[in-house]
Amino acid sequence: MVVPSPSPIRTKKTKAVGIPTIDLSNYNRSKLSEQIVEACEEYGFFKVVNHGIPKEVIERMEAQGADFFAKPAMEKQRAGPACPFGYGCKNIGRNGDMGELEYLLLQTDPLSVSERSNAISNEPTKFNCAVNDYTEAVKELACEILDLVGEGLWVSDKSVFSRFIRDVQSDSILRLNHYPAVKDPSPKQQLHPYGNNNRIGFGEHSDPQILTILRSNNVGGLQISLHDGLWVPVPPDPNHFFVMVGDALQALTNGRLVSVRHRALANSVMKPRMSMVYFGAPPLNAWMSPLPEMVSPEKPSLYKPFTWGDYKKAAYTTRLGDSRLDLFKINNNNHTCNDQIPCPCLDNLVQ
Ligand SMILES: C=C1C[C@]23C[C@@]1(O)CC[C@H]2[C@@]12CC[C@H](O)[C@@](C)(C(=O)O1)[C@H]2[C@@H]3C(=O)O
Ligand SMILES: O=C(O)CCC(=O)C(=O)O
Ligand SMILES: [Fe+2]
Repeated sequence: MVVPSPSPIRTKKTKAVGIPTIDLSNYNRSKLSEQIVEACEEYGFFKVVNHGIPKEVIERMEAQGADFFAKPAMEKQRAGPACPFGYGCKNIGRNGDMGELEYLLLQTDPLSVSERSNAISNEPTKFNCAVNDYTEAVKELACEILDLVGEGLWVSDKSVFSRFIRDVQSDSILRLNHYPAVKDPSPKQQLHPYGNNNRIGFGEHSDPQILTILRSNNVGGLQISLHDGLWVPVPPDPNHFFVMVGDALQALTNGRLVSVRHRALANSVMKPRMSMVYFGAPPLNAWMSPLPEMVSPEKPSLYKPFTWGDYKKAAYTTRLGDSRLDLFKINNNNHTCNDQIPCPCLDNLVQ
């Protein structure tokens, strides 16, 4: 298989050529770690091929998601509202963001999954099993990638990143997004399914966690934003995974790796888009301060020390498109992690 080099997106003259692609079966580990770091530094985004996750594990998860979203609205509401976990429709978060989607948000620890399964599925054991197997597999993939990041950055403790999400107290979550197909497309929409008509499914944002592992069906919609503000459509690829650097990894690496701004359009006419997104997160009490190796007199710390709990609390009081990391920048007077806008749901989020 021909895999493009890790930096094929070219933006001069607005031409998208390709997405950085990492072949995990590459036996040259130091080359692999270099390529991953390069993609994370430049885009905070890449595609992974030869990831090793069995097709059957992906298909069972996808089938459970499809079964759930095919249910009548009343039944789906039994799994909601998503405050913060459960079923949500059109509302994203609690600060007024909306999108053309419905979704299921789940904590990934097996106890929470099993407690929720009855409200989600008529076959709770099957659902439970599918979610546990899928999250275990994508967690391992995320850890392997994070270990390669550690190697590529030459940090002394190569497992420093993966340890956060392997922790039993890890706050990782799984999100299933379902973007219904456009019912009565205008002629313009029919002409430009990926063009000017931007029906927003999931608005522009960066993911707050450490690392995101995203897989979708073969319906497009995901776009990433490049430094020059250009939106680059990511062609869907159900056999492979997309990886995104989250804000927490940007902070831990003192801004060397960048969290990617992205969004999902919901312009598909024929078929709904479904994405399954794992967000690898640390425990709430883990400090996200830049690693000592990432700080030097020439590169002083960009961020005030904060725990994942502080960051999460701040994230849930911001709008989807806000740049949350800015709140924690040194010399930024807007630092707000101890005086949040009161929200009745916050106590459920951060114990
Ligand atoms: C508007 C919001 C939704 C979100 C929490 C937030 O206040 C800001 C971050 C959003 C986000 C984006 C990535 C994930 O999909 C998510 C679950 C997360 O951790 O941060 C969502 C939050 C959400 O939908 O609750
Ligand atoms: O559905 C997608 O492709 C993007 C979803 C996303 O960005 C998210 O769930 O945070
Ligand atoms: Fe996202």
